[in-house]
Amino acid sequence: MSVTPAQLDAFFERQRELLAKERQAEIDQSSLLISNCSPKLLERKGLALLGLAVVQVNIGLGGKSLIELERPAAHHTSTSFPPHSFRPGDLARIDEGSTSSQAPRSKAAKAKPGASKDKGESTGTEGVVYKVSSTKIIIAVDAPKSDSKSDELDIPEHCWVVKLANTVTFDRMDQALERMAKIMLGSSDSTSSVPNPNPLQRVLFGLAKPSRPEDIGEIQYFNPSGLNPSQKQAVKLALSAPELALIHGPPGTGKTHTLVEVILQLVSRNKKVLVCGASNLAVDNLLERLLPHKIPLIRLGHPARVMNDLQDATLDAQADKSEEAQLAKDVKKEIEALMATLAGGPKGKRVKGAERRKMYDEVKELRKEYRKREGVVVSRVVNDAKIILATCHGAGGRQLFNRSFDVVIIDEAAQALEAVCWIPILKASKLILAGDPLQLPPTVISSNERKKSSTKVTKGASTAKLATDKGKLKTTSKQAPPAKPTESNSSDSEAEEGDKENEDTSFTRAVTAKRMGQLIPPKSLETTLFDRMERMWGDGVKQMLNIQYRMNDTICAFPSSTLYSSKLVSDPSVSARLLLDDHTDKDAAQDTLGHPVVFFDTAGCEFYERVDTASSDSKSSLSVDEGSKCNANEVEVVKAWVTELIACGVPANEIAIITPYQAQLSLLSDSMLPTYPGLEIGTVDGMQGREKDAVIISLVRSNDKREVGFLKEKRRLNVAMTRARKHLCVVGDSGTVRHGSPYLKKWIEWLEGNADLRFAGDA
Ligand SMILES: Nc1ncnc2c1ncn2[C@@H]1O[C@H](COP(=O)(O)OP(=O)(O)OP(=O)(O)O)[C@@H](O)[C@H]1O
Repeated sequence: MSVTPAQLDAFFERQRELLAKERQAEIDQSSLLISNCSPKLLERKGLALLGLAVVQVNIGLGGKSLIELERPAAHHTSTSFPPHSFRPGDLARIDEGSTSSQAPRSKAAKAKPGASKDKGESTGTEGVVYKVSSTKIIIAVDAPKSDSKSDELDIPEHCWVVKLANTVTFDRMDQALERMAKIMLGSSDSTSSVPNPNPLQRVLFGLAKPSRPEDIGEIQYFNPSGLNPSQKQAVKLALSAPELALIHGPPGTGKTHTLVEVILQLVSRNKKVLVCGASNLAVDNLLERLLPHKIPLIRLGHPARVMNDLQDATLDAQADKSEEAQLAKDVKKEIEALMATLAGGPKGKRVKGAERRKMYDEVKELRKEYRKREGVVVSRVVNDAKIILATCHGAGGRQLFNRSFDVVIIDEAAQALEAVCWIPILKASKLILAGDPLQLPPTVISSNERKKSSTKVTKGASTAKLATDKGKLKTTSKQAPPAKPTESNSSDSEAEEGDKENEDTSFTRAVTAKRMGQLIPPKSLETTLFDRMERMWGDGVKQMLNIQYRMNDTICAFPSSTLYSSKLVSDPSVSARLLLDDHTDKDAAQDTLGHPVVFFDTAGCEFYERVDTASSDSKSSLSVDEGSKCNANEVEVVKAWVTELIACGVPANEIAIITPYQAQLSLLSDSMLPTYPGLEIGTVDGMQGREKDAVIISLVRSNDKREVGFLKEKRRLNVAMTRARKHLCVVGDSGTVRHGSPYLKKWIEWLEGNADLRFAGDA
């Protein structure tokens, strides 16, 4: 291969540079927000929770203190949290403060997050979000260091919590990068213990072509009738590829389903498998599907992220069951009893002076002992597992230190930064990536900033459609013609039956095409390893899943034809599904439930967007927000449609409302959640991987300048429009949106031709 050390060096240098920029952007954004915004505004942006009180303090894995916080009923009209972005694993700080109506004390607001620890300016207590529910947040806080001046946790009774920039992931990515660079470039130090690159690493960086598929004989599928030809082909590719396989799974095509078969096959071949996901959600999805197969497995990471019925798989739960765990538990009980006494005991009498000091020394010693005993338990449990599941970041934890695996699988790989994938990849000799590069890329703040500053403002006359559009509004929906079986369909089944010679020929052709094997430094961190491998090695290492099991065919038609070359086809079991199917009086409900796609066009209604003044000073962390926009009239249209759907019997918890703007999300939530608490209202980012019977998209943008902001991003739009099973409703201003990009124009034209068009005033 032609990749030179200079090219490798340039590649790693570029990654280094981009990661440093991103780390800084994240710290800056967080610091800027916290120093410039009032706590109330931070709460509105989903970055803080105010007016909390400590409910209890427990001891968790690693001897950490688990601080449980709630909104006291006495100080709030509702004990439920407002919409927020706290997730398990996030870094947060607990600061002193009173109720949400009073501004928390300024010492907290002054502290600089992200950099705070190093500069010693923080006055609160930092920790990691351990668990979040609608009314409770638990923060895991490290025990005070033995050399720390203050020997006790100083958690005020009334407090607030603010989200901090989490640089731990960057630290792990940097370490993985340096390790990978050393392996690939070799060490100048002859005594160094840096290994030579393994075949997988050579393929990843273009030093060698992927080897020919191995002969794996006939596969005895665990789920033979439940796999379609493209899924079987993907399993075959994943098992036979010596170093690398990519599984491209468009929405609802059974990517998780296929990965489960791949994992079962690998375990049956005695392979030790590390299963990672870009997010906790991706890992848990796989975990849920693997559990019924009763294979010894472990889920590393925050147990809080794991759904209740999956808790048994967590390291905590498994460690708890072992005999050695009882010894650790005894120590834990002692710590908890001492902590309770230190906190004042039932009568609220605080131990003081020398006695207090002595008790803290005792707690410190016990914590050390607890960690030691726990280490023994953890290592036993990890040894016994055949499958380890973790996020990519979590795979860099101490539990997997110096452990290696035959295969690492990364799900949602098209959403992960390349460097985070290197964390598990460094532990394996074979890699299977699954994902869809046509859905959301990883969130990258630094590149968004770059794009934002270079965005051209297109000025022009209003193109909003006039009210005369009313005349053509209530048309009958035209069903999109069902997508035809495609080339890829037939080639899938042919390949399934094809002989080895054919496979070899197509493989050779695929990996020797132009630009194959080139190592090109990425322009942005949005270029994922999945993208890069697809470009570097092409179809020879990839299999697309082409039958979707989620959407009515009309909902699927537009994304299929515009993004998946019409190769994405609907399984007959879902292609004609409608909300109407569940209704007994079909005639009465036809107009509301009988259309797979409805478009409420607000053009000409003068439903103009506005900038939300309360949150316009900076970006939200909930969505990639541009000084958040909202559109109150659209909220009314959405509300009227939701009310109609619910009146026709659609359960609220089968309806999701998606909007790209945080300010609109707040408006929608305030307007509808009190009446319909079961509704799911979220940003596009929060909906990837989810599905609902009915999905309503509120596009928000309506202005004379024809500005559409990040609606332009195809992949974002693709996620939004592919969440619905039976009914997709779009609310937006065709006059503004159609001018946003050629893709948006195509979509609006498609909606006009295929959706049940309605005038917004009809809702
Ligand atoms: N071959 C199949 N036959 C019947 N149903 C299938 C098949 N493959 C997948 N499904 C069903 O399709 C649905 C989607 O599958 P799955 O959740 O695995 O998809 P996914 O690609 O991981 O979804 P996402 O778009 O959320 O990433 C599931 O209900 C699954 O049972």
